[in-house]
Amino acid sequence: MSKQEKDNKDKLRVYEYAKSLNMSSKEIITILKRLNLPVNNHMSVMENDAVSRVEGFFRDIKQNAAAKRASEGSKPAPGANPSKSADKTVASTPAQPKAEEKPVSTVSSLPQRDTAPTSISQDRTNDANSGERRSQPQERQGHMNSTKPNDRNSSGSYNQNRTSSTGGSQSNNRPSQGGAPRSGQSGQGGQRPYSGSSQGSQGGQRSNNGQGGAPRTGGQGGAPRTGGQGQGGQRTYSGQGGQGQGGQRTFSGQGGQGGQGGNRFGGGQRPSQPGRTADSKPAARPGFADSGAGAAGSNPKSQNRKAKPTGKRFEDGKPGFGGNNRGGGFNSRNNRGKGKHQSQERKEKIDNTPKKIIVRGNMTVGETAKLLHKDASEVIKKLMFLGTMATINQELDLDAIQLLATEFGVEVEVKIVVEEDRFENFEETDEEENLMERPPVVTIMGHVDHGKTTLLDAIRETNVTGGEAGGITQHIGAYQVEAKGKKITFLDTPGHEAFTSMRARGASVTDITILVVAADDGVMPQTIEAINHAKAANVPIIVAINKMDKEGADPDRIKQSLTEYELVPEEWGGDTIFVPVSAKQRQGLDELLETILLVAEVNEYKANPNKRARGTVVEAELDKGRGAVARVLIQHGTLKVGDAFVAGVYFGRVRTMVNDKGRRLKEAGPSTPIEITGLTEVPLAGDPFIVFEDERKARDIAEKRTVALRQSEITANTRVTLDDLFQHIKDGELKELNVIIKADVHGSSEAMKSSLQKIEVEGARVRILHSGVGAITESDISLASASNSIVIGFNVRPEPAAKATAEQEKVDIRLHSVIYNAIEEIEAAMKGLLDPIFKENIIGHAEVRNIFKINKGIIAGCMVTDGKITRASQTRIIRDNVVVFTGKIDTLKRFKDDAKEVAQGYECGITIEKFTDIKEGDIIEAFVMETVER
Ligand SMILES: Nc1nc2c(ncn2[C@@H]2O[C@H](COP(=O)(O)OP(=O)(O)OP(=O)(O)O)[C@@H](O)[C@H]2O)c(=O)[nH]1
Repeated sequence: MSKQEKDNKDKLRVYEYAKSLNMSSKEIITILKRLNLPVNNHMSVMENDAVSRVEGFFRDIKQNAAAKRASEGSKPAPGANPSKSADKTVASTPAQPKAEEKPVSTVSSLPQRDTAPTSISQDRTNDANSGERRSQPQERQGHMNSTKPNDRNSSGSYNQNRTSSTGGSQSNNRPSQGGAPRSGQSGQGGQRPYSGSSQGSQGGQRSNNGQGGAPRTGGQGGAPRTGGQGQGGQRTYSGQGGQGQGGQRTFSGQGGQGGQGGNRFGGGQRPSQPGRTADSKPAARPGFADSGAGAAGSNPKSQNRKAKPTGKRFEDGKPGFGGNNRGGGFNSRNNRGKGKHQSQERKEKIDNTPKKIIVRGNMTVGETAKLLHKDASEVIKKLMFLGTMATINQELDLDAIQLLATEFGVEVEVKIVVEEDRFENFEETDEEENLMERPPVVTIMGHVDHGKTTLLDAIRETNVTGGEAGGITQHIGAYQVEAKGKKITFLDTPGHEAFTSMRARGASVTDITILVVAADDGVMPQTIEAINHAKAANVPIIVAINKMDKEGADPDRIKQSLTEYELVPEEWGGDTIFVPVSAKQRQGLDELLETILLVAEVNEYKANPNKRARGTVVEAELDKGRGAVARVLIQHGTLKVGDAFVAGVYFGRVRTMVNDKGRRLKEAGPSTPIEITGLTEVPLAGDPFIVFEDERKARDIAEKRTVALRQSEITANTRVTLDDLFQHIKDGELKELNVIIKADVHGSSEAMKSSLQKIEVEGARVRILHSGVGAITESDISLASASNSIVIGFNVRPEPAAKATAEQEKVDIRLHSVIYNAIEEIEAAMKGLLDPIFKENIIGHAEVRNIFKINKGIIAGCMVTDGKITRASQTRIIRDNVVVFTGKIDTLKRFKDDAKEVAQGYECGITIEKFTDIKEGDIIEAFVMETVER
């Protein structure tokens, strides 16, 4: 190699320098020219002076930008208060949290984010960046939009892009970027992904573009939507991944321009450049400012335009090189086809996309396009990218409309008349004269094994409704009996868990509680729980002292103990009725029923039977032959065959209706338990039930309820306030026991679920991954296997195939028929989950009396003064009451022999591992660490 060649090799060329900064040679050349430094082309040599001047140039720009920001920082953005508008958007746009959190139906292939800690950090960032901070990026962007390269070279823009590319975590990695812009950015991305407003869309836009901080990305977490650059996981159905757009939701088609900056500087992609600070790099990218950040600005017009998910916004005001493909970064450079695309877009000068649209329900593609001021073809194309092939007349649901609008950068306000679809929230008042007496609804509660089921069965079998004897008893979640010519309805799922989980779902169906207490056992923990639950629901309690036939039955003892819980017998001056019964021997049942009627009479349970039916789903299941079946307790009005109804979030038309005796009914009045078919899907126990005038209306309401439910779930899951932030952080460290529950009926699975969720073991919790009705299936097992869950079967068994798979996959299936036992077992398992608590136990002391130096170190000749010293114990060397060393015993000898332990009063020789500074008079303290059971 000649000297010249060698020299050449050692020289830094423009293209190398540019590459080291992840910039294009053209950019560096432009900067060099601006600095009046001689440069010809990308092969030109960059002298040290040139390098330092370029870096100085970057620095200046950054400082200017910072100074400008500082001076503008306190001012609100011209035109509007961005923070305010952002807040408003959040508040007024139901679409937003949804978009952040969940895929909508049209893109059901999208995975759902479920990384709670990520959401916390995002939300936290959002919180932190709310208000003033949010405005910062915009202000910066305002001058970034300037055509002056200097202005465009705002470091703010760089920070934004970078930050957005990797989310909050990058902030930490790259402190040189400066906290404010970054956090501003992540706030932007995170906060307003789908808000659809011009600014919001920007955030959303960018976040879509794979810039990890955005909510859709789900943070850095594991969800495929996530992943900083998100090359792979993103919604690559767009097919644009191939263009190197990286994380974009490239179905938008704009990926090439929109925010690829994120990619370019995406976390970790760029090797760190010693001596070339991160600060300098961004500034060196004039066009970059135009890319991601340029979208906002304070000019509402430009905002609007830029809010569009097309790339054209990035061309606004872009001169020269800066303008053409900055956003694309490397990717866009690779993506040569873009020029054409951009030039087409450049032609589209007028953009009358509305900022916001109001949606009142489902719309066709054509209607939606009109509302969005778009061609239907454009909308269809967009839908295609979203994974939905649609025609102009196809109806879009609210989710789809919202997603679509977001894609166009349009905010959506959903206006639905809520009164009707929240029917459980409004009480229908009836004129007194329309009210008629109705049977009381009774729930039986009590401690395990006190005889609840036996009592329910005994009452059912001995008191059949007049005229219905001979019918086949059906298990429909509740049944009716007749006493003294009056009906009483009993709910079939005993226990306060079911009672309370129904209540938790807003259903209060019980009028009277029977508290069963075994005369031979007395008041037990669940007796007390049941009392509390009934009291909390303000439901009168009748005490049935059961097992009176048993020897040792002591009703007075029970009465006595219940006084502690304010259940004082009438004969003792209280107002609680105690009825001694024997469920097994069917004694005292009539008295019990009479008492129920008495309490019912006092409380005057009434309803208007002459109106549309309302009630509560007590149980529901999917029947192989009959489809979805719901057991409903009618509480108001009368249900007739053929009635259209909504149950929970589903609708239907009553096809068949049977009562608890298996008799077909044409209509059912208040307090009647019935089983109906004709539902579209299986509702949940506790779901409200109401009749509507026709099926169309019922469907409409059901759909609205689905939307509302989803939104409320999302809100409940994602809203993080400062108050609960700590809790969330703690949750992130929780150890979880994943559980899948399968039960015979909804009531049981709900009861099991709520009981399990109540288990309190410090530092751990139960996470119910799935609960359902029916046999344990293979899919349950595969879910369990994938999520490392245990499966609890309550009164159900695994299907043969499931059993085999479980054995193969080593999935733990626990079968139970007593809820209490299941809970106890889980609780124990959870305790085992926790890290053991260690406690130090000092086992003895030895005093060092002599020191013997040997080749290997020092032997301490000791006398064990108390306890013992064991070979396995750990030690502390204590000198003048100060611990000078903590370590392990290396050797322990009695005379010349190794000893396992040496007891008090004996001499021994001890060497300590890695410690030779032992001295006469030192005390060797021996201790062991023991695990403590929780
Ligand atoms: N001697 C006697 N035994 C009874 C009586 N009532 C119930 N038993 C027995 O008590 C046991 C438990 O009865 P269950 O009806 O299953 O009790 P439970 O409260 O429903 O129990 P869980 O469903 O486990 O909560 C059974 O063996 C019954 O036969 C009674 O009046 N007298």
